[in-house]
Amino acid sequence: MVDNTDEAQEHQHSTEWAPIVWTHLSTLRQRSPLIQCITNFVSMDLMANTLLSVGASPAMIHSLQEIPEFTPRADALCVNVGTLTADWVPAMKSAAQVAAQSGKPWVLDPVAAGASGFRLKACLELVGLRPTVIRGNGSEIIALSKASLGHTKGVDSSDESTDAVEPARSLAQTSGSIVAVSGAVDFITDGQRVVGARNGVAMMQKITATGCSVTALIAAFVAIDPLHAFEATTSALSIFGIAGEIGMELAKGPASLRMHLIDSLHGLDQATVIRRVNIISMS
Ligand SMILES: Nc1ncnc2c1ncn2[C@@H]1O[C@H](COP(=O)(O)OP(=O)(O)O)[C@@H](O)[C@H]1O
Ligand SMILES: Cc1ncsc1CCOP(=O)(O)O
Ligand SMILES: [Mg+2]
Repeated sequence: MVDNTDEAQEHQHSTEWAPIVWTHLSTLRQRSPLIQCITNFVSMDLMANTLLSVGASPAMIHSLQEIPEFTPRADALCVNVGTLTADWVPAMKSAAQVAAQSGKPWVLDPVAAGASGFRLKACLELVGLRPTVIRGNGSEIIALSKASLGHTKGVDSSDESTDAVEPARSLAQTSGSIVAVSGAVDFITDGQRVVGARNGVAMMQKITATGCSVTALIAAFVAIDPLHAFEATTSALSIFGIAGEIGMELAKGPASLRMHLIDSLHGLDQATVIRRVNIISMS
């Protein structure tokens, strides 16, 4: 007899996704892609360590003068506007253009997109340069999708990720990018399909730059499978969430979770990944 309960269907989705997620992680470890990160001052350390622990090679290189030589050598680019000033915007745009011309994927993190007109305008201009993936929290994706300044708590979200699913789908359709919304459930959409990655723990929000770091992780996953950016993005979010779950089993609070999260990312094995992947199809 066929079991058509919601639970059985969810189990089936996760069973289908688990080998995809593991293949992405193991390929990344083999290839060790070079990821150029133009990112905010708060996130540089955790982002670089996240990339190293998963097997990628980070380079926080952001000067306009180096982009023509360096960006074509990177396997992917991560652009994050967290501590934006006007003098950083030309380097971000130039790197995005050079990456695209070199056939390399690039990923945008629109930190606090709705916090000011200056920031929103810069983010919308970057969206116009066709990122491969945009990853933000609920409030950031809603601000970008509606191109409007909203109620804001700065870099933290005041919206649930579930409230940003339709704005994410709409943003994916207008931008041509894969859009990912992080939160209690991470949603990933290409404008048609929507999946929910349900790994992770709430304490991850209490460590600054976990959002920035998972965006860089997405860049690393997309670097090794640029033709399947939807699957690569979903895999990255699931892996980061699984590392958070395992880290939380050992942590006493945010500071020790930060350490155990990185250790867990480094130590993830196939059996653990296959057992823990929790991804459902929403569309
Ligand atoms: N309530 C939650 N439960 C589980 N995981 C969460 C929760 N909130 C955030 N996360 C995870 O924390 C990481 C950072 O997400 P988030 O806090 O939304 O980003 P940002 O720092 O950009 O606001 C993501 O991997 C996300 O899945
Ligand atoms: C606190 C802060 N302020 C400007 S950027 C930044 C880091 C935000 O990191 P995340 O969005 O990953 O929590
Ligand atoms: Mg955060």
